[in-house]
Amino acid sequence: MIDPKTIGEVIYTREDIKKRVEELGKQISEEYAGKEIILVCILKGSFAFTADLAREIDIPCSIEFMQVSSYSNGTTTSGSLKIIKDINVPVDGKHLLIIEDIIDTGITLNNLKKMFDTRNPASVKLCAFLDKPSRRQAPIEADYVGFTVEDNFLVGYGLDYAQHFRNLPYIAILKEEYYK
Ligand SMILES: O=P(O)(O)OC[C@H]1O[C@H](OP(=O)(O)OP(=O)(O)O)[C@H](O)[C@@H]1O
Ligand code: HPA
Ligand SMILES: [Mg+2]
Repeated sequence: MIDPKTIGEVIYTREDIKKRVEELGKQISEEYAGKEIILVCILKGSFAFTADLAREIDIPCSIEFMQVSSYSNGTTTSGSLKIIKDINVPVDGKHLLIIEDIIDTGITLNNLKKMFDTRNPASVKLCAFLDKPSRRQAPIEADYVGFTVEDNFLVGYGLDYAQHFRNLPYIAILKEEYYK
């Protein structure tokens, strides 16, 4: 059992998250008006954000799930992307919106974007609830971002530390003394 005292400051409350997800859903619905999109949920981290965002989007959409992993166990990226589960629909000619909980080094989204570009979609855009630009190693930016955050390891709202804390309804800083 991980000690709940590992959780530090809450940076976004349940209410902050709800308001921002509503805004993003409205913006996406307006910008894709008249089109149909495929939301690609990148598991596991984006399960909560995708579920909330999808319900704020009021244009026709389908939802596909893909599972990848770059962080094996803790707080540092392995640098390469492991595809654990691919989507199983053709995407040629489709508008794709890839949904992530966070862009940190950018390695995950950069690799995903390159991979989807080879499948001939009509378009590929990226939506990340959190963006940590100070840590970027790969040249990638999201088209839609919920919040830009400082360089702290965050947990909650899908984000984990060693698979824990994804269920927290808020986003908090993991105290450094527990993983450094
Ligand atoms: O920008 P990056 O440095 O690549 O980091 C971001 C990625 O890392 C986390 O996933 P992780 O690989 O830990 O798997 P998970 O979603 O199952 O937690 C997070 O959900 C993003 O997918
Ligand atoms: O800050 C983070 N928290 C959880 N998972 C992550 N994966 C990349 N950055 C993070
Ligand atoms: Mg992830």
